[in-house]
Amino acid sequence: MTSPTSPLIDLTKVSYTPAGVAVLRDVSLQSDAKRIGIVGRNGSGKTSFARVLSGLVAADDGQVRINGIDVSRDRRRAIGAVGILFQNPDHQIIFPTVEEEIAFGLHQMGQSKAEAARGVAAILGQFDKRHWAQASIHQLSQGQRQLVCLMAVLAMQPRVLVLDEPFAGLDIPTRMHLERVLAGLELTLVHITHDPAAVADYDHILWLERGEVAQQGAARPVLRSFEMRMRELGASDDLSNLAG
Ligand SMILES: Nc1ncnc2c1ncn2[C@@H]1O[C@H](COP(=O)(O)OP(=O)(O)OP(=O)(O)O)[C@@H](O)[C@H]1O
Repeated sequence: MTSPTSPLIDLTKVSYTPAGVAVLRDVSLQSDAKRIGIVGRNGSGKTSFARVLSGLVAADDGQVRINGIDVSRDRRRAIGAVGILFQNPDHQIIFPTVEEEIAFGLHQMGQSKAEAARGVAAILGQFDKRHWAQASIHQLSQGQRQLVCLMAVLAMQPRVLVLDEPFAGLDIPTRMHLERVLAGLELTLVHITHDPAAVADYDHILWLERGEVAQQGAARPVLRSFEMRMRELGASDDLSNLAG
């Protein structure tokens, strides 16, 4: 649990340096906001930030706690604290059928077979998809597979859901459907995107630039600065400005 003084999301001076490459440097985010947007251009470190925040990889320096849990060290409790939805559902899906895929995370949390089966039935029912239980995942469309991933994550009832550009590659109606589902959720969303419009009405924005925090705070000023900078870079012909 969080102490009265520590926020739900508590990242302090995080650095991530895989193979000696400084991908994230001194990044901090302490927040109880319900809707957090992470913006940055290609190669600025957004996906790495998502992976560190979810505990999928460990920071080399600093601390990452969600709801008081050290998410890279305490994996069993971490998967109940934070879930992640990737851009490509095929990077997430392991099992051939929908019910096996959803049950997997619940087993990882230590649930018995019967408990996990109840959890699978509950989440399928919530999304009116009971008839998908035995469906073969590879026969579903990309949007449907993304919905399976979302159900699998939500079945674990995390406090925080990290979205790493989950709408890229989806058509407009499918994206709007998933956006409506996400908008109705009680949990905290951390939405990673390079599209400022997607997070314009969010409570807190963190702008990453070359692995560092360029600016963070209320949406309007941060997104205004971000868009101005992106336009400046877009108007320049200097390819040395390209990230990476
Ligand atoms: N394991 C790794 N080893 C070495 N370099 C890495 C590693 N992971 C990420 N990087 C580098 O860190 C930088 C940031 O990558 P990351 O995927 O986090 O950026 P991003 O903002 O999500 O980019 P995009 O918007 O293009 O998906 C890139 O230059 C990438 O090559």
